[in-house]
Amino acid sequence: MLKVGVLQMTSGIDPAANARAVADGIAALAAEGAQIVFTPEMSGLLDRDRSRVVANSTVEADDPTLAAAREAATAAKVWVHLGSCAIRPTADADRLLNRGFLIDDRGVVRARYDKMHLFDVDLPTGERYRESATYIPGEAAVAADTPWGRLGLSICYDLRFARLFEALSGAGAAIIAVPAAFTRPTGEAHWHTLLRARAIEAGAFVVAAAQTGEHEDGRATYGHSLVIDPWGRVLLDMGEAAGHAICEIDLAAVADTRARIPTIAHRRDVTLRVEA
Ligand SMILES: O=C(O)CNC(=O)[C@H](CS)NC(=O)CCC(=O)C(=O)O
Repeated sequence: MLKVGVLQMTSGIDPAANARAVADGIAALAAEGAQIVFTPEMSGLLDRDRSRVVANSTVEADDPTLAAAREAATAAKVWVHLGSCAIRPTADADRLLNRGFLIDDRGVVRARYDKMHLFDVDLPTGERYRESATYIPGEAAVAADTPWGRLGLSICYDLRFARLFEALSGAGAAIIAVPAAFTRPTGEAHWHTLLRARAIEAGAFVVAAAQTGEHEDGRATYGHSLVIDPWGRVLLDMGEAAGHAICEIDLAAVADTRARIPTIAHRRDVTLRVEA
């Protein structure tokens, strides 16, 4: 059994305030028995103002939220998946990386993942996003080992790309993290369905820590941080309020589900013939 802690945040435009919220959330969850804590996409800085987000971002070594998360992990002896932060690849870079971090209970960064699929979309509501104007996409999927099993990493809009999740489950990921800042309209339409499908297809637990509510930058996000088991059951749904919650998961369900319905072993390479 593993006690998973989930932090649901309403991150704002002030990096120092977000770093404090991350540290406080990790400490609170660890005090309640969490062994690993998951935080949302853009825990450290949620800001639609492109020049301000670039100005307020630093290289990894100077990022205040990463530093706060590493300190809190060390103090509370808990692992942390910091969903993502805006990171400058170099000091003078003008485009950023949307980067997530796996931190161990001694504060060491064990893995980093740069979001591969960037959110360049026009929603029916008129909302328009051009993430690639500010961010450089990552080039590779990442899975990393924890004391409880292999963890697959993804970020938000990646959720829509099943091939990334096939790569993670093919690599043996028992838990897949989907930190997010989903929009309200797409969250209402797609969030639960896509996350449950990914858990079922992967035969893995999915832990999706989400941004929620009305943010300082004027944006609204969907919330509903979820923990889903390999059978597709929703074990935790945090609704709309910011806060933290613990969910106990039994990792034996991964091997059990994969033995009963061995879709990963049954995978075939698909070649396509179009017949006219
Ligand atoms: O830019 C930031 O500050 C933080 N990043 C985000 O909010 C990102 C890119 S704009 N959001 C998503 O990927 C939402 C995806 C989504 O909602 C969907 O796939 O439907």
